Amino acid sequence: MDVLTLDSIHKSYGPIQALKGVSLSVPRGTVFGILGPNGSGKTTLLSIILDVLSADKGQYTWFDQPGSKYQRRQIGSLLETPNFYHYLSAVNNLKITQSISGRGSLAEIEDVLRKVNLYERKNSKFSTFSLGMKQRLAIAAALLGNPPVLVLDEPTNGLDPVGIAEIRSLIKQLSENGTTIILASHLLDEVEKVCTHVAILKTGTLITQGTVDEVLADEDVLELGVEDQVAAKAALYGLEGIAAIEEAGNLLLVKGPKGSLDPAAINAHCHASGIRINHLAMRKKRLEARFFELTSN
Ligand SMILES: Nc1ncnc2c1ncn2[C@@H]1O[C@H](COP(=O)(O)OP(=O)(O)OP(=O)(O)O)[C@@H](O)[C@H]1O
Repeated sequence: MDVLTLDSIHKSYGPIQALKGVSLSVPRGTVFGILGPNGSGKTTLLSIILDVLSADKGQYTWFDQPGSKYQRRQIGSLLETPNFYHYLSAVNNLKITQSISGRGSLAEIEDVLRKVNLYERKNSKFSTFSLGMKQRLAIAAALLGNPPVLVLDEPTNGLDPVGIAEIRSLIKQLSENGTTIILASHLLDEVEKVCTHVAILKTGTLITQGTVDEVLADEDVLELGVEDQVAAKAALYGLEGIAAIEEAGNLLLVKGPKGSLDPAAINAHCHASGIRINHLAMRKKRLEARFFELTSN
């Protein structure tokens, strides 16, 4: 079941078309990354699904129901860091957030602090927190009311590697406990580590979506180390599934459409042709490389 579907969402700011008919669906239980260069429409998209902005055209549904205030209350969100009071403790800040938003209950505050691993510091002043802890407190605020879905815009913005790793493990932990997480991010490496699914936007248009593996793997690339590259190329050209063989230093990169290369068959073919192999590995394309391929002109 999908928790969110968008059907041809359009949004313009005067002459600027920020979203040009975006359709996508977010399956339940996924960590869904929305990627795109600056200005591609990520924040606009999140603002629309959170009912902060309205679309010019198109529809979206949460849990198969048209977006409404009731649906919206089931979504935890972090579009920008909330204004916490520096001189108040974590607990007292969340009490204020809870009373303003009406989400969740006072009794839940200790639970959400446990979820974000701030329980031990619940009575410390906000001003004593690291940036990573401040961001985790913001996520705790979004978790009030135990929402089944969490929407986060650039949750690791401005954090150092330790803070980024803290947010990464928190997202994984929330996901393991059943929360669907939708996040926009610039950090491709992070998205690759934490997301199960991605959608890539470019100037308001969705160019691809799917599981991280589907988006990454549009072709198979097999690294092959051999003593005699010329003989290996001659032996392998024409073998079923192989579209190209490129030299890359000591290695040959054997390429073919997704799912076409069988390392065991290539190994056996080389062996039968008297070619000695010293390295054989399927290469996984990095999300970053794929992203640049898809978003450059
Ligand atoms: N309030 C606004 N008024 C006019 N144009 C806007 C407004 N908000 C966004 N835009 C424009 O709409 C387009 C999409 O912006 P948006 O902020 O959604 O992209 P983004 O992918 O979130 O970018 P970034 O990664 O830089 O935050 C951009 O061209 C931006 O300049």
